Amino acid sequence: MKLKNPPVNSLSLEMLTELVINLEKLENDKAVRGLVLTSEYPGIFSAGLDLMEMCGRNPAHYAEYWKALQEFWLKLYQSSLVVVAAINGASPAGGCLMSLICDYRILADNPKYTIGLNETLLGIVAPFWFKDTMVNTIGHRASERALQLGLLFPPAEALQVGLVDQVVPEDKLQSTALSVMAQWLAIPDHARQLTKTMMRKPTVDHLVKQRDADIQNFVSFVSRDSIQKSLQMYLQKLRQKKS
Ligand SMILES: CC/C=C\C/C=C\CCC/C=C/CC(=O)SCCNC(=O)CCNC(=O)[C@H](O)C(C)(C)COP(=O)(O)OP(=O)(O)OC[C@H]1O[C@@H](n2cnc3c(N)ncnc32)[C@H](O)[C@@H]1OP(=O)(O)O
Repeated sequence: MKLKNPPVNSLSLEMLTELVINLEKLENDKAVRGLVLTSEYPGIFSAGLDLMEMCGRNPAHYAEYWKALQEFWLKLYQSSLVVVAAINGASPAGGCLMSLICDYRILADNPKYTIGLNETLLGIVAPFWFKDTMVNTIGHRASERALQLGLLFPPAEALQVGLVDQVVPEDKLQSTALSVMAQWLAIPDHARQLTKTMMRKPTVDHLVKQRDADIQNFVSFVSRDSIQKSLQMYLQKLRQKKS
């Protein structure tokens, strides 16, 4: 599956909705057992949540957007398919989250392709289920440091901390993803799927129990004037980068 939402594959409401629909289609297709997730645009895997969905909108929109993000996370994190992320570009914040909920991560070796949950750099806080997903991958201490500092890891460091499973030359990314997929598909589906469910259930239950409260938290947090100002300033900085 190639992510295709120009210019930076931000996770807009529309993109999240389409991703969920496409995942459902693939899961319902008995001929499909695995999925390689990559970007149509080498250089950018995903810029994460769409900042335009979080700026200057009304509370009902924020709630709808957050619910769609939760839905996407729940769908992909619990997917019965083997999901391999072939990360062919920068992967900050929600882009990193999307990779973390796959089963295996391969990052192309390019110093510009950084990955991490950098929310604090924007003056915002990674929600508990982003944090849980990261802790499940790299452990508590490394997550605490990465989250507080909003670290974006270049490939060698991402590998060292365990944020990705493999770093390969850019021209070997797709072939490596396919051989990893073959290895995972050699395991009987039912045993692998039940194991995945068992490993991920506590984290899923944590969000499911708090879903409505989490939406309310997001809406009140993002509606604050101070947060709106931070986000606007961040967007402006991104735009000014060009000039
Ligand atoms: C108590 C707490 C309770 C609840 C918590 C509540 C709320 C917290 C929610 C927190 C969750 C946040 C997760 C996120 O994902 S936030 C988004 C974070 N993303 C980023 O920081 C990435 C920003 N982008 C970049 O760093 C670069 O764009 C990138 C490296 C991806 C690509 O660089 P490049 O130089 O190739 O492109 P740019 O010129 O920078 O960008 C091109 C245009 O795209 C626009 N852009 C970039 N990123 C985004 C985005 N995430 N959303 C929307 N638009 C984006 C950028 O502004 C440029 O636009 P134009 O200038 O062309 O108009």
